[in-house]
Amino acid sequence: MKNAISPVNEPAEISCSAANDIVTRRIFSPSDLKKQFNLDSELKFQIQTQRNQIKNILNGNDDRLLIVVGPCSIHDEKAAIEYGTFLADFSKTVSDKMLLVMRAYVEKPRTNIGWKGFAYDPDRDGIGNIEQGVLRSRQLMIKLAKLGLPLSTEALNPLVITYLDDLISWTAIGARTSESQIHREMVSNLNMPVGIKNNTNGSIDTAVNAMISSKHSHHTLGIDDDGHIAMINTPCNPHTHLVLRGGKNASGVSLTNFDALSISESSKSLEQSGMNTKVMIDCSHDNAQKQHHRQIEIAKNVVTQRCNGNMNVMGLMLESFLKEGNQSMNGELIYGKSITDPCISWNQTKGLLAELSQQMN
Ligand SMILES: O=C[C@H](O)[C@H](O)COP(=O)(O)O
Ligand SMILES: C=C(OP(=O)(O)O)C(=O)O
Repeated sequence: MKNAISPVNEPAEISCSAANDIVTRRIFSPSDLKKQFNLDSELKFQIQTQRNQIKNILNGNDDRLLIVVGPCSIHDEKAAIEYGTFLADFSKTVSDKMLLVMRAYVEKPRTNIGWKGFAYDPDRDGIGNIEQGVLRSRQLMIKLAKLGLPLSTEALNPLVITYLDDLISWTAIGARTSESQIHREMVSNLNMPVGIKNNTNGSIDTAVNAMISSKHSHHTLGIDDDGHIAMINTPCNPHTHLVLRGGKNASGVSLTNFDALSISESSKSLEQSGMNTKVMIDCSHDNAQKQHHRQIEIAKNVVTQRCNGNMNVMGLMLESFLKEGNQSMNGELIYGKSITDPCISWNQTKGLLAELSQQMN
């Protein structure tokens, strides 16, 4: 029997024999790519400043709301730049109340199989040209960062992030990888704030354990900037926080965790573990049960909780693109529409953020 795969993400069939034909091919090292597409001192300063602003939100020295907003996945550079231009302009109008960080996600973790993102398959032709994928991801992220935007991504493959880390202000560890020791070691080595999601079953334990682990130094094996396998002593990362994204129970039913009780129980559990009690609410994923418009009511609900005094709510995540909804990646694509999870439109996003900012007055 065939596995049930979402029609939106139906991948091109790859037979095992075709996969076996794939050969190993060396590509450029992180330092080669970083030298070719380097950051000037102004951009480096901007990104350092943005990381510090997020750290200040996490430690309570900045009471703005951190909002990670943007497409579920990047698939089209032009649309990503158009979205980023709108977001960068709009962000100035709400900057006293919120810090907007653009989702520039080039890696997608899949439930079983599907398109794994721009870094893996930039032309969506199934060839898997990761060399072009990381190169074009870096070029795109430089353009987006030059708009003045802080950027975020999900760090999935520990090697991919080594080509992009200097461009990112906030990283996510997703629901499917928060239990992985390799990802915890990677977070311990990242010099930026990291949000760690509760797992797909809705439990926060794996994420809290990931925060504890990442706050420690680790000995691990990785690559150095020149791409050589190296022993690494990670410095430790104290700038992590929990992201509540809902989950599914044993029967596959979505459970939400953006309500006041779930948030206060999560903060209590974080406090008992000696971790930061501030949490971000992911208004999408299982909290929205794949109904993108639900993100709007969830965001309003969560900001109301914060306005009523719950300062443990420190941020929101929204999946948003130029156009509402999502589409199958097979066939001719509608410009500006997600090919992974459904998103709210830019107009809906702009309206929502303006309303939330008013609400926070
Ligand atoms: O954020 C995106 C998706 O929820 C995640 O990549 C899993 O997608 P899938 O269940 O369609 O594979
Ligand atoms: C894959 C994502 O989320 P999650 O890990 O919560 O499924 C995402 O935010 O793109």
